Amino acid sequence: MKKNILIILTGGTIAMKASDPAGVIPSPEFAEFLRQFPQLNSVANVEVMDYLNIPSPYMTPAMMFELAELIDLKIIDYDGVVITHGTDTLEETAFLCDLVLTTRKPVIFTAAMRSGDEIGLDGPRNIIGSVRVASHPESIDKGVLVVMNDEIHTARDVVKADTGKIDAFVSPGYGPIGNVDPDKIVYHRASLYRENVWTEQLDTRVELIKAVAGMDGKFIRCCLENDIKAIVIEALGRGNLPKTLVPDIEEAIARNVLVIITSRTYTGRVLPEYGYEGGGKHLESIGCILAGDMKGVKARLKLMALFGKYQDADIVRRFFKQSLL
Ligand SMILES: NC(=O)C[C@H](N)C(=O)O
Repeated sequence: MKKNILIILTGGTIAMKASDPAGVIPSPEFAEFLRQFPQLNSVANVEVMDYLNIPSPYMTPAMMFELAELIDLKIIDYDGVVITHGTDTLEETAFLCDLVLTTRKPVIFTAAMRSGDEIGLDGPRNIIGSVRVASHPESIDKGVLVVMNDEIHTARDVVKADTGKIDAFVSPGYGPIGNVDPDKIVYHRASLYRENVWTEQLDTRVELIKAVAGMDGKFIRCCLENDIKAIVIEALGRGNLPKTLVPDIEEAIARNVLVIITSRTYTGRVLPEYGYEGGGKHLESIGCILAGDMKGVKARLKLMALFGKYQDADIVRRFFKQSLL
C-alpha cells in the first residue's frame, strides 16, 4: 500500500530556474510542479507544503529549529516527511533536526545541485528517491537522513564536499548507509552514534573559528567581548593550535566559556596526542574539550541546543562530552 508522505519545501536550487531573467531565483512554480509530478504520485500519496522559499545561505539556527517543530507536529498525520532545501547549509539543518526531533518516523532531506531548467537536472530524481526512502519501513528510527545522488547518508555524517557536482554529498570516512537502487532501497549499515537534545529552545551564543598558520587570538577576544557561551575551534590536524592562541583560550576558560576543539581536516578524530604548547594534549590539560570526530559546524549547533536546554556551562560540558566518539 502506498504511504502518505508530506514534502515540505524550504527553497534552494532545487526550486530555482537558471533561465529566470533575474538570474537564479526561487521559483514559485516548484510546488505546483511537484503536485503534478506523475512519477511521484505513483510511489506514494504525496502532499506538498510550500513552507519557505529561500536560498539556504539565508537559513538561520532559529529557522532550523522552527522547521524541526513543524516537522514534529506535521509528521503525526503522515508516514514520513521529505524536506527540500538548498545544498549550502543542508548538512546543518538536517543535523539540528536530527538532534531536536522526537519522532521516530522517516525524515529525509534532499536538494539539487542543478536548477530546474539545466540539462541533467538532479532535483526530480532526488525527490523521488527521498519519497521512496521515506516510505520504506527500514527508514524508521534511523534518525534524519539525507538522500542525494541515489545515496542515503546520516545527518550526523554528511557534508557537502564539492561546490558544483551532483555527487557533492558524502560522509567522509564512513560512506553512505544505503543506496536508492531502481528496484529497491538497500541499507548496508545502521545509523550508529545517534544523539538527541530534546530542547524547547536554542541559545545561539556559540561561535566557530577556523585555525590557520600564524593566527593570533583576536577572534577569541572578540567572542569574549560579545557574551559568547562556547567557542568551537576548527583546529589543525589531530587538534593542535598555534601557541599564540593559548593565552586567550586560557582567558576564555577562566571566564567559564567552553572551548571546543574539532579538526579542519576532512576525516578522523581529534586526540590529546601532542603535549607542546597549543598541542591537543596541552589544550585538554588547560580545560578545552576535544570533540572526537565531530565537524565544527555540527558541534556549534549541538552546543546551541545544549545551552538552550541546560544554560549551565558545566552541565553542557558533561552532556557534550558523553556522546563523543
Ligand atoms: N544547490 C543549492 O541549493 C545551492 C544554493 N545556493 C542553496 O543552498 O540554496
